[in-house]
Amino acid sequence: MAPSNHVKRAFKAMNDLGIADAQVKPVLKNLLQLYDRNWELIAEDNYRALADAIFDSQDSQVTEEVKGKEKKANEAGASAAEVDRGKKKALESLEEDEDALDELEPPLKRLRRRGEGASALSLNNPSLKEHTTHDQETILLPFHPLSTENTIHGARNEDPRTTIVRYNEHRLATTLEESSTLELASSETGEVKINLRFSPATGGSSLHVPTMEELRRAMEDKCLRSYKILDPNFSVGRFMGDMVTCFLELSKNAASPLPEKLPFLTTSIDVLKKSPATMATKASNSANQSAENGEVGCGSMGLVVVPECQISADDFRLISSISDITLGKENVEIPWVNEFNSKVPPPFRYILQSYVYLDAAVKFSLGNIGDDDQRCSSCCGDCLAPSVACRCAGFAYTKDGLLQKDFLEDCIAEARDPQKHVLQYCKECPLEKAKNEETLEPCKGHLKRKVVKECWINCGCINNCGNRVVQHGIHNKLQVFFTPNGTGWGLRTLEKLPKGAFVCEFAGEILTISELIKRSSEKLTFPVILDAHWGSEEASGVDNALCLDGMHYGNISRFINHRCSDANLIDIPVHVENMDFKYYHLAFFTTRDIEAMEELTWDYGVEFNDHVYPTLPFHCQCGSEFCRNVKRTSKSKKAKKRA
Ligand SMILES: C[S@@+](CC[C@H](N)C(=O)[O-])C[C@H]1O[C@@H](n2cnc3c(N)ncnc32)[C@H](O)[C@@H]1O
Repeated sequence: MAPSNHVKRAFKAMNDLGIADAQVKPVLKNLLQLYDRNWELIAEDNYRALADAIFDSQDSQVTEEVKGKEKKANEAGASAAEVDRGKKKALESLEEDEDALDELEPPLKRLRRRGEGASALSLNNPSLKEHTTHDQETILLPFHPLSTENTIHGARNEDPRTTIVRYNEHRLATTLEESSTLELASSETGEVKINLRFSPATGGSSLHVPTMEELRRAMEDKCLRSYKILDPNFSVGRFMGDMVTCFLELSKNAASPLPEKLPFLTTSIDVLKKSPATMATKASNSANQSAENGEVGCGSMGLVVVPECQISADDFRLISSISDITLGKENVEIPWVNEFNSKVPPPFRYILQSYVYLDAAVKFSLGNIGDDDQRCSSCCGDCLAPSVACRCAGFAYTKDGLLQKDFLEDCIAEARDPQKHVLQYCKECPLEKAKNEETLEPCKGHLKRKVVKECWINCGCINNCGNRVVQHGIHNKLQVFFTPNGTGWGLRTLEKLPKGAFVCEFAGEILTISELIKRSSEKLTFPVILDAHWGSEEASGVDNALCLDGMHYGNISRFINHRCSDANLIDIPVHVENMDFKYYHLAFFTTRDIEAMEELTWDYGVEFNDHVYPTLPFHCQCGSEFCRNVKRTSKSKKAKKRA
């Protein structure tokens, strides 16, 4: 029987790690039984379970051989000294075996498990010897199942001068008599370990012993720079060599926990925890909180202001180790899968609400949303109940939480048919200014859009009033997946969605278009414009267009790909206010019924033939019969022919 595609893919993934088919086959058989033929589980994280099982079986083979050799020595009635010699021989022979295995081994012997640190690596690394400052070598310890990385336990070897410590806190080893052995990595059950012996006095001064955490961070930063840690060809030998170098560097400088040479890549989870972005989540109920912390200010509109986000090694590590891309922040988990290659999603900071980038002059509102932020006197109970004539809930939703058909159709027609566009013009258009040309072109006009106005905190209705949809967040089963059509990551639904359903909103960083252009000078991008009513008097003085950028701070919408004209999602401005936030949200609703597993797409409104626009469009692969990029290509081909 020909192998199934599942089997082929599993073999291919292991081959990519340098594992031969013969090694894969028996382990895969067992795993299939163990996992009850659940391929989804087996394929998770690029077949991580399979890779681990293969490495485990290799480890246990080696251990069995050692045991066998020890047993033989005992059976021969050898004296205690002989047994010792036998043990030594067995160890030597184990080292030989492992050396031989090393040659066969894939570069990364054990892939990282979700959420585990370096101690989950199973290593035997000759290059470590080259980097140690003393004659100590990697030692094998008797079996001892270890608890967490943070536990400190006593001496286990026979050298009275040496203490084996799993470091959590700074520890100073100051005398020649007292050297320390730091456990760097261990197999899962602790029978094979790599320890780093550290004798500070040999270094000529009292060196500081870095903590495991410092070492891990320094290593991850180094790996991110040098090897791109997520690459399956990552070399463990070099990794351990660098680890030793990092250790020594850190030990020379007690004051500085991280090498100063890495200004952009040295943020860590700790920093992230303290970062304005994280604080901003907490600050959503108290707009001034982050200002009080002295790190960031808050916009006049209650939006949280953040500095530019620097993606760190921790962000890379985090994204590859999590299954829920929202980090538990949404009502529902949103997993990611890649059925085509070993890429993981790009790292970013997941946010629920848009943030404002530093001092982007946020001064916008929708022209056709009334400025009536006073209490809606007619709201009570459920505003969609026939007896309630709530003026907020005039037209938008049905009782099932879907957009009213007529309203949706109008929005779709408005977006797709230029004849239906209602435009407003401004005197000095910020979009034209952003082009930075010698002469300022007149405003091309801004679309006056239909909006939804949801009930808000000042309304007298109940929290689950039918006119509150977007503010309750995502509730459908969605998935981020690697697309087969060359558009990178995309978002799909795992369940059927009816026409008019709310999917998610576009959350990102609100920044000026000048800033966006500065950030994206080399990258293909497109601006999601927050079009205020620039034509009106209220907007005078607004000299920089605002856009939304989901690249660094963003939500699930950053994965929605573009489709020309007949996309199955449409973005509609939704006015959702509360005491802290007074701005409009761009919310995505379905334009038709959508089947489970269909990719969700949105027409970015990007003009592929707009060469004057300061950002670079991508080459569109949407496949739509209305694709504007295709038209341009065929047009230009025809034009070329004619020429
Ligand atoms: C908002 S992101 C969408 C997620 C993105 N695919 C990813 O992998 O992270 C927009 C980027 O996706 C790519 N993209 C989106 N739609 C596309 C399309 N129809 N054709 C080609 N590339 C597309 C472009 O690189 C674009 O700049």
